[in-house]
Amino acid sequence: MPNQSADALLQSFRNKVTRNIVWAGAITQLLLAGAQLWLAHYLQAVIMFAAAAVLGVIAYSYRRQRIPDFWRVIFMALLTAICVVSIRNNGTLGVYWAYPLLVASFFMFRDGYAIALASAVTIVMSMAAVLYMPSGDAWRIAASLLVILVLGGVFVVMLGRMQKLLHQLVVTDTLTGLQNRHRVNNVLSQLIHNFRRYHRPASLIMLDLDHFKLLNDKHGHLFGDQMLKQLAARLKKTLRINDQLFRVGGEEFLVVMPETELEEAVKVAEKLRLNVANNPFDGKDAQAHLTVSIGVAQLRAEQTWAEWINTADTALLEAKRKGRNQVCKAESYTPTA
Ligand SMILES: Nc1nc2c(ncn2[C@@H]2O[C@H](COP(=O)(O)OP(=O)(O)OP(=O)(O)O)[C@@H](O)[C@H]2O)c(=O)[nH]1
Repeated sequence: MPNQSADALLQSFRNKVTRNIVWAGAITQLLLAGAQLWLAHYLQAVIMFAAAAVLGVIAYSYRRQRIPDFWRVIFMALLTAICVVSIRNNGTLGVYWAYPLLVASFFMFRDGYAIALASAVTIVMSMAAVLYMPSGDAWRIAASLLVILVLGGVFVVMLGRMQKLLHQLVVTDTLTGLQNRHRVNNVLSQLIHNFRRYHRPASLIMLDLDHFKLLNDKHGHLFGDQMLKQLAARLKKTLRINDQLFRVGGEEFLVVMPETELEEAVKVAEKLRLNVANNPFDGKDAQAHLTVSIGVAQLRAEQTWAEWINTADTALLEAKRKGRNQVCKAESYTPTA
């Protein structure tokens, strides 16, 4: 199983991009403060050094974490204020900073929040242009900022949709349409949290088709695929709505059962086993009689999600070892949460 889920990887990528933008903001302010010092604009130099220091502290304090919303808003507000002062003092030269600032706002937040923040930046900058610049320049600047806002907004919406689609592809098994192993650790970690905090039990069923290689060899890989699809549909139909079904390997499936004690999970496992063994599967040119071996394990207090899965896996191996087409439960369960 992968150590980090798709969700966690995506979130950590986003956090990294945001932190790097804050670092970039701090370095830019530092360079500009140096330039103001060179030009003997001492007040502006001091303000910019202070801004660089604040941004540097934010980026450094959260170097391995997500920068909280509050500090991200402060970051944008600080740079917007500096930009307005720059437009007031330098006119057109100050406007150049409005454009990267507008683009940065699309990276600092997600979806609707990013568009709202970028709209606020556009309005403030346009107002500064109207107040401090000749009207011929002001409306051109406001219009060009608006164009960037619209393009950026379209980009953010498209990116959001693509991310959702990609995420869906990453966590879905294309053959059966079930969730694949990428979301398993998230789901199990949540159940472990519920168990430790609220003493809510949970169990796992690990299920593996018996002698599937022989079936593939006899009828071909496509026939095997058909069997896997039918098995997935059948398992799904038999389970409760709260149970989650994953395809975690070639012919291996995992059922996650919240609010379920070991004995109850064993009964469900037995029901699944009988359903498979007693009802032949219809392939394109032939019927197949399949069986499954199953391991069942209830979550124990001290276990991590990987250890919990290993316990179910060990019970499954026991079922295989004892001759297949049977359910084995992980023994020595002691509810000590
Ligand atoms: N058709 C098909 N076969 C697959 C897929 N993924 C894995 N397999 C096959 O599943 C078979 C698994 O073989 P083994 O691990 O030896 O297991 P088995 O034959 O079921 O034997 P036991 O598990 O010991 O009962 C291999 O032949 C794989 O090629 C798939 O997506 N489609």
